[in-house]
Amino acid sequence: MKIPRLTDTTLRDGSHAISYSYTVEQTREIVRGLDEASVPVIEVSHGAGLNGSTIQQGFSKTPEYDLIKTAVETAKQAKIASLFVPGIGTSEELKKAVDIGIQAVRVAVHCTEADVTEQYIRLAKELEIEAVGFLMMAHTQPKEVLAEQAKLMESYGADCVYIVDSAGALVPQGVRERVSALKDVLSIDVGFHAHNNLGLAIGNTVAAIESGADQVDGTVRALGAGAGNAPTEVIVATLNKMGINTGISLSHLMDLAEDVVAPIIPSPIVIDRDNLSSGYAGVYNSFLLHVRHAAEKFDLNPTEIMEELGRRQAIAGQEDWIIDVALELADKKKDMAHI
Ligand SMILES: CC[C@H](O)CC(=O)C(=O)O
Ligand SMILES: [Mn+2]
Repeated sequence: MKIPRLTDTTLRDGSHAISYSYTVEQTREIVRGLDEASVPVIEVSHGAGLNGSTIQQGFSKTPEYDLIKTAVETAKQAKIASLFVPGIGTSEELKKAVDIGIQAVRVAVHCTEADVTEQYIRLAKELEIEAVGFLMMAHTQPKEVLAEQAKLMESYGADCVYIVDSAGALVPQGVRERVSALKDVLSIDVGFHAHNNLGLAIGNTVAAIESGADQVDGTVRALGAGAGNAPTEVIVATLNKMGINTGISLSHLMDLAEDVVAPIIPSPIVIDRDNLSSGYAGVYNSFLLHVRHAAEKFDLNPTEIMEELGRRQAIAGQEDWIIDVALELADKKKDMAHI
């Protein structure tokens, strides 16, 4: 089996789980640990991508360019990548991150919106960095649609297209179908990004690799949005057991997880009721913190909000709907109380 390339996104997806509070010192220590373990790609930016530090997405404690600069200066062998969501970031932010030294950008859009990535994928290639297309909420579309969208990204010059299980809603069969469909039509790399809402992040990552995925994502200690991602150290341990030698040091990763990342996490990443209901309803994981706040404010159960967002098929960028839904549910409750 092909050896997949591992991208660690603790310093990007992981920031969702700690309210974007990374410091320069934490970033330095995490990059040093990943780099010494020989992880080939490390993603650093706000959880919502470059320029994500806003009132809507949540403010970063430290400006992300300071964190990216630290990562670039610390890494000796790893490539530093950033996430970019068109509309949240603009070309200016992408150029600035390239000036600081990122060598790859992952351009993320809802999985039916590949056309929106064209100018950014083309810009990345003009700037001579690697360009990856990120098809988010991939559980919402059948494999044929995803394959079409991935072909568009390939035609713009992408070096890889990812199936992104943003809600942690896919089961292994769905991962196999989607990864294989992309492998069938693309001549570039295919990647897979898991979330653990159904407890399947590692299983799905293995299913993706068995279906030919060339690149997969992980986060140390599973630190990521919602129920977290596939833990990087567990991916490496599992691949070792499968006889796939990534060249990444498991012992370095285990030390990093235990000594550096675990102390940063306010509470362990678990599959609690909110995360499970979010994955089960197919709701975007990055909504979790906002849903919890809204539930508290309007005295609702987060599961009710998740279920309604799932029914409405909310996608990334529709964070405003969380408040709309919470208000409607709270009003309904008031009406019922008056009957
Ligand atoms: C806002 C980007 C998003 O968090 C990307 C991602 O990791 C996902 O969709 O899972
Ligand atoms: Mn994610």
